[in-house]
Amino acid sequence: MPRVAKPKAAAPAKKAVPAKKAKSKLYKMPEKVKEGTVFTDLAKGQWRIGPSIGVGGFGEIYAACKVGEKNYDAVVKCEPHGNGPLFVEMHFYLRNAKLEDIKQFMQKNGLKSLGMPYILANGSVDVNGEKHRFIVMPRYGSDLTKFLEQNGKRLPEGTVYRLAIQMLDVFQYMHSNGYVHADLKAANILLGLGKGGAAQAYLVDFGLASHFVTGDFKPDPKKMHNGTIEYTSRDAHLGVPTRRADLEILGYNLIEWLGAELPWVTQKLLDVPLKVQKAKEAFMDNIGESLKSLFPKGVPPPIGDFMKYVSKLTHKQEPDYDKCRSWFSSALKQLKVPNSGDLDFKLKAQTSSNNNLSPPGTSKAATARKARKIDSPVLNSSLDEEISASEEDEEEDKSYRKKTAKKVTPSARNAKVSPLKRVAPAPAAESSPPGRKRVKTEPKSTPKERATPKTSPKPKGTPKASPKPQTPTAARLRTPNAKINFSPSISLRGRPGGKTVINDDLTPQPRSKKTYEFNFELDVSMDANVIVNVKRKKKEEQDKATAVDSRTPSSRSALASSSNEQGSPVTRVNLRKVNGHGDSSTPGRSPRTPAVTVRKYQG
Ligand SMILES: Nc1ncnc2c1ncn2[C@@H]1O[C@H](COP(=O)(O)OP(=O)(O)OP(=O)(O)O)[C@@H](O)[C@H]1O
Repeated sequence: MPRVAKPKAAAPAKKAVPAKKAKSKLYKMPEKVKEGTVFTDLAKGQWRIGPSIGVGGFGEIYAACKVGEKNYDAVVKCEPHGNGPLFVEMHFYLRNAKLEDIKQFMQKNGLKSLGMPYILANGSVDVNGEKHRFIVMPRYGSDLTKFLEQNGKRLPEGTVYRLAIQMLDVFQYMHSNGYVHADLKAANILLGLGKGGAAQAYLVDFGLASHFVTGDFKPDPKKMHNGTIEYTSRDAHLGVPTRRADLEILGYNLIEWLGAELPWVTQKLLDVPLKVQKAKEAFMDNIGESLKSLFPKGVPPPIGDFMKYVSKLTHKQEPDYDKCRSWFSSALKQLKVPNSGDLDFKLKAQTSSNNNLSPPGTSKAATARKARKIDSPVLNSSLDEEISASEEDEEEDKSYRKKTAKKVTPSARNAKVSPLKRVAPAPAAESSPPGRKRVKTEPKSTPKERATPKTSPKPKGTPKASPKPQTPTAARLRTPNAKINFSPSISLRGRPGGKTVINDDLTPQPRSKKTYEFNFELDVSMDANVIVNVKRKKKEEQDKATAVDSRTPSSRSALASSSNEQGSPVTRVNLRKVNGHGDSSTPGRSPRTPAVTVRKYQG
């Protein structure tokens, strides 16, 4: 499981330590529970706590056994009372995962098993004086990350298709109850235990489960980018829970399990959700070509069919689960892999045209090359190479990340990316939320179907190679002296419109005639006033830092005049509201996350 953000080790502690704030002011990690402790649930059932068997981004999971019984065949998931995810998860279970309902669904759909967990009990308990919430669930086996790690980040093709079918079953169940999962990934898929258990995979972690939308597609800044960044769907990037989003998330996972690397992983974009979002838009807009790039020896047919189908679904459309499953079961027949018996995680010789076994086209470099081809041009701004975070800003960033850092998948861990990964949900709207978490980016336009910011032009036809190194601006930015220090909590992206011109002619010292032009747009991923620090790195005594508070127009004019008075190079800062079309004139948008154009020019 992803545990980069966790402040405590997964191993069970011998002694209890006081609850620390997790990487968030809003979520705490739980107190350690001593082995042998007995929890009493709301129905007065008693559960003896065994060893810790897992730590997630929010809570800890212990093996548990019903008092009076011998087997630790249950687990207790425990989190401080104020934490949202377990609250959401518990309510999801209580409403939608009754054993009786699950059985009924299986019967109706002719299923022998279904990878849908259920809740055995729940309650509240004081641990070291801190009130905790706990749920009790059946205990399952290993999660898929173990097998991916063993197999060099891939799974046997037949197993991938079997898992796809099983996860589609679970989605169908959840969707039929009005909910989406929104966070499928290897770490949240556990094998069953016991005899025959390994034939079925279970989808766990309903901390992000929410009602899917049935009305208009309205981006919700409070939920934008929720999920695990590698797999977050385009809809989830916009904060809109949809059924097609679950399928898209599944698709990204299937691609990875088949041994290909997702372009936004290859390009190391994971720290900047907006870039990942754009990469996904570009990827899905031209899914045929995108997949060919990832699978140069031939796109596995069910993956091609499935992803194309997903790319065409509308946001309200109920997926045709049967159709999707049929693609995977046909492929299984072709591979002569029975869709029954234990799931097989041993890689064997290549059985179909996909790239499962170390194909040349999926080497890291090759994948990177291919990924660049399908990349949206705006993603490749060479600004990334020139920008660094100042120390003070890093401090700011740390506190921001404390609020946002949640889940990181193993691949993200390996890539040593920031813990800004899964973003937790605010608890379900219909229940009173114990600990809300808000993560914000600029509000997008309200799209009919799906919003794509104008700054990310959709590729038409075959995507072209990125213009990154070729643009004059980009080339100038490569000059080592050209550097902007800014808080990495604010993402920066190339944008054809707004630009910053730093005219070096203003410097009162002998200077070069170089001109640096920066094109960027600030994407502020938080609900806050924005301070833009424009710092010119020159000789020490001439260093000037200018702070601009974006709250009011008056502060903007104050800035311009104060800059002039001090005789420093004039810095003009234009703030404007952004809508999804990059049009500043449209009224009615929130002013909280403005795009900022900073222009330095000869006064
Ligand atoms: N029912 C279960 N049986 C056995 N192990 C489990 C069970 N549920 C969870 N685990 C283990 O605990 C780990 C964390 O679980 P889970 O994902 O539910 O916690 P979390 O706090 O929501 O984590 P995160 O949100 O960071 O993914 C899992 O990866 C798995 O190893």
